[in-house]
Amino acid sequence: MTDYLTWAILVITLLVFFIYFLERRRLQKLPPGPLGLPILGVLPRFDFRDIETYRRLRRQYGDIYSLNLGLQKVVVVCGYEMLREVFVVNGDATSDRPQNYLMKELSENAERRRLQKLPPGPLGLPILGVLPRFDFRDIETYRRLRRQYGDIYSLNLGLQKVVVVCGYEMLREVFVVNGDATSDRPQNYLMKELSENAGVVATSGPVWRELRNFCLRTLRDLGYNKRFIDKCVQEEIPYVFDEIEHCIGQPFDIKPLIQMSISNIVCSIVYGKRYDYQDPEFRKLIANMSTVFEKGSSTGAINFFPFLRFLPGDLFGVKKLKECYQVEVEFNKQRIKDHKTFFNPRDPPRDYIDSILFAQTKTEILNKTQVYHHISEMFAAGTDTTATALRWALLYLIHYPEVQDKMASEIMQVTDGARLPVIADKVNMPYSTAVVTEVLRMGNVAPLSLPHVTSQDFTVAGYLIPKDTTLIPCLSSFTHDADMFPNPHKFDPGRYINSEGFLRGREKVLAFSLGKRSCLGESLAIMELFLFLTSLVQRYKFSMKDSSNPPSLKEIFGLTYSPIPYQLVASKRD
Ligand code: HEM
Repeated sequence: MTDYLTWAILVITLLVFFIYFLERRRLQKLPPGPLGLPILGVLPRFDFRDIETYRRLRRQYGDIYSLNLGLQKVVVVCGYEMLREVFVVNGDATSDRPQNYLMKELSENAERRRLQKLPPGPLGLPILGVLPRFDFRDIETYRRLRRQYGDIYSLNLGLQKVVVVCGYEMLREVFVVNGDATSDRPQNYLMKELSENAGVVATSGPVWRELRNFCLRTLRDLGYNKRFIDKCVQEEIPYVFDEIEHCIGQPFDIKPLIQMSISNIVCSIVYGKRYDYQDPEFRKLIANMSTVFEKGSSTGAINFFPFLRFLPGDLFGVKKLKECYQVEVEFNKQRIKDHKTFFNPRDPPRDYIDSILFAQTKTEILNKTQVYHHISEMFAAGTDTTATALRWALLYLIHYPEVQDKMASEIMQVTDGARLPVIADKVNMPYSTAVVTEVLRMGNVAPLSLPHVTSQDFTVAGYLIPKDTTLIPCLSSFTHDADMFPNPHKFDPGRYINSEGFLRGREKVLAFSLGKRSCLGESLAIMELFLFLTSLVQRYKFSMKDSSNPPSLKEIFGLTYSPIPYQLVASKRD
């Protein structure tokens, strides 16, 4: 209880400072206006029901002036020219109606009635909500709350309404059936700080739709299909073998090698080239990106209480994350500059950046900020997620050597050991395909996907979920659902294989989320995982450094769910 009290006092103090700072900043940039008291503003100074007040203030401050009224920004616009400038010329930005209290109370969607209809959930403290009660970086918390409150439950986190969605049926109902209302992205603090709310991941509405369509269309038009990925991986894998050859028989951490080799596939697509594993700039880039994924969090306290950033030091690691992400953005700025030197719009695009440069001549959406962040997100999302899944794969394979042996014999049977596997082999390698699926299920790289936000009210299971509610798709509730996957904590690729040795056709594990916002790199990631894993297992047998002290299967839960660094031993297959 004392803990809660200390927290509450701390937060209230910070809140007051926060409001004060906000107030100062806002007054510096807004049109001039009369000064007011903290919180109450100018309300006690003037009679705002007398029109003469507005005339007097206009005479004093001009055609546009600010009023500090409570916690709201209010700007009064007077005179024909200024009214026209604000409401006609800038009509796109100025035509929304504020949700003021009286309007809200009178409307059918009164907040009180809404809240009565939200899904159930645990009780929390004022302001802090349930944050001090649970560890939201532990996936078990979400599972426990699901057992207690069902497939859809509310969390009161700071001043935000948050609803967690679990189980296949409910996930489908919310994100597919009601996809029109549930496909926006919340403007959470961390995302804003890192990506300035630009790029496919962070945007919503028409900008997001256009960016996402551009991305999908461009990947298709550039021909990034099965044959391209086969070729790319076949070119990359000899470099990976070279590195492993130096470590045969000795324990080593394969993480950097996996990250760089997977990254090179994205680099070939985006920059039109691969990077040398010894390239210091490339190594720095990968290391910084890895920090962002391990230390970042979409459900961390800083997202719900952004004013905590005013605490001294870097308690929530935001400065560090920004520094790391900035390394990536700067790298991409340079790549775009390099491309511009040789870009010729009459030539066919050499890679993704060329396609962007070409598209920039046709659409305003691809402005500088969007482009830097979009390229950066493609690089990051396309590298870290897939590399993390591959690290889980090798970790499970050294824990389950019988699975590895079965996979190896299937690969030998199909390729004769004479050539590297290709995507077309998938149909003849049901067991290896099942291993990839089981890795995606057990590794569960994005157990809470990314948060969504409702763009309008909608009803589900008898609850009314209001506009601006943050939604957390709890994918792990499906990947570890005992009804769907008996003995869900066991790594068992055999669960997808029928008695004739074929895939059952029920291999969807929702690792890439679902609905309009689902991962746009899904098929690329699955192809990469299949090719890298089968090529590695074809050539090497992987084992533990010390079987009496096996590496942990526990995770680091940041932006992704990744294995704790481990060492393995590679030996050549005969
Ligand atoms: C094993 C690998 C991967 C996993 C598990 C994964 C998972 C996910 C998940 C769960 C989301 C969030 C979907 C949602 O908002 O509900 C997502 C979004 C996204 N992913 Fe992936 N991903 C992987 C690989 C990739 C690759 C290779 C790329 C790029 C080439 C990529 C690009 C993206 C992008 C751009 C989004 C944002 C989509 C949007 O907001 O519309 N991902 N991914």
